[in-house]
Amino acid sequence: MRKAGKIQSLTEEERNHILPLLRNAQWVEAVGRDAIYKEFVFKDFNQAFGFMSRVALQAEKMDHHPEWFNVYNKVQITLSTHDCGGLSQRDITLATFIDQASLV
Ligand SMILES: C[C@H](O)[C@H](O)[C@H]1CNC2=NC(N)=NC(=O)C2=N1
Repeated sequence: MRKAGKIQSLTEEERNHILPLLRNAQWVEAVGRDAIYKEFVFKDFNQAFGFMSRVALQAEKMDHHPEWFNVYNKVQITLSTHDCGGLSQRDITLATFIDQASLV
């Protein structure tokens, strides 16, 4: 079930603070939409899918789901909040988790 309350897009001030930090972590702003994107490369499919499993469990917990594409050892991820049509704090929280999960 969806949690109550409207999800807010990140403010200009929040973006100015957080986007440089995300860029340092190799996230880029998507072209033509308010979203962030990062590509992860693992040793093999097993490593990639283990990572995806960790992210999937967290996404379900948060009720916030990535757009992603996997071929063998590569996982491409786009994060955006459909409920507000752009970036929200949830994307930042999930991006932070994803970076941690990629290092396990
Ligand atoms: C009904 C359900 O809770 C919503 O559609 C959730 C599910 N997962 C979601 N994931 C993302 N990325 N954005 C959303 O707005 C979103 N909304």
